[in-house]
Amino acid sequence: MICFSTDWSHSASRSRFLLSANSYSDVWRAVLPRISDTAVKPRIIVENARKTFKLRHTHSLKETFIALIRKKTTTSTFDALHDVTLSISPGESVALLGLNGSGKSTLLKLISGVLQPDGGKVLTRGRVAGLIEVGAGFHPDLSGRENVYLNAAILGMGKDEIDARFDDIVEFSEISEFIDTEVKHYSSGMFLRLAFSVAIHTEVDILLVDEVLSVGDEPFQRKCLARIRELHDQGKTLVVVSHDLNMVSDLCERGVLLNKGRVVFDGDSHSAVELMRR
Ligand SMILES: Nc1ncnc2c1ncn2[C@@H]1O[C@H](COP(=O)(O)OP(=O)(O)OP(=O)(O)O)[C@@H](O)[C@H]1O
Repeated sequence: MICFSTDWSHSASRSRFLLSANSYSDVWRAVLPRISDTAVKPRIIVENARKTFKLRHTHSLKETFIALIRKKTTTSTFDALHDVTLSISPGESVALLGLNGSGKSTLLKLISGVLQPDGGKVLTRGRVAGLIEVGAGFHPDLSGRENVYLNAAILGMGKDEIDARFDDIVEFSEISEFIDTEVKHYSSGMFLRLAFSVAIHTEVDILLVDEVLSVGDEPFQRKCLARIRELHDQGKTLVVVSHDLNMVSDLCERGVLLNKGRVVFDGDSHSAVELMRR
């Protein structure tokens, strides 16, 4: 999934940015919550964020009907994130760590604007590109070429800019042979290659990366990591979710450890990884 936002944007409003470009940011500046211009401005603010999912306990209309007649509950709620608060400054690289189901991807989706919080707030400042779900954001019936234009436009690039960078995008992805094939025939690794390549050829301020890199083969993963490091050296803000603890403690300076939807540690990544391994 690739997503995009400009200036301070509220998670609740950000989905509208998916199809908006820079020109709208002045309008939004007037209506979105802002931090004082004189303060050091974080790139990401998560304040008491809560995410609740509804769990269904029936599989069909018939089962739901029977459960209702028997006065049994058909749904329950589950808090995937409770009261999560953190602030990420420009240029920081942060690993979100935790066991399966601890809420890492949910938090990343709140930051990207794919999900909205049910309580608290999530704010981001600058352009956000998220590599969150392999293949999401791609239209299956369009070719790789058409999807490059579609995704790059969503990320805020104009046609001339995409034209100028198209060859570099395709070259980095190493799938030039298949660029005119409909992406429904792509493997997950091919999706990753194209999505990653588009994201890193766009001017972004915040890069969000979920486990997606793991579907790439090893040489491509190495190439992606080298590029992510370069982006970090250029001052971009990174938030990475991965179970590869050696990789994240090497790539990220800060580690945020989640346990059952709560932040239980926020500090240097090596200490976070040590705690994780205990
Ligand atoms: N759309 C959804 N509907 C219901 N429950 C969900 C939904 N998305 C996530 N959850 C639940 O929220 C919890 C946190 O999920 P999340 O994917 O954020 O965990 P994670 O830390 O990224 O896990 P993993 O390491 O396994 O990828 C899990 O229990 C998951 O089942």
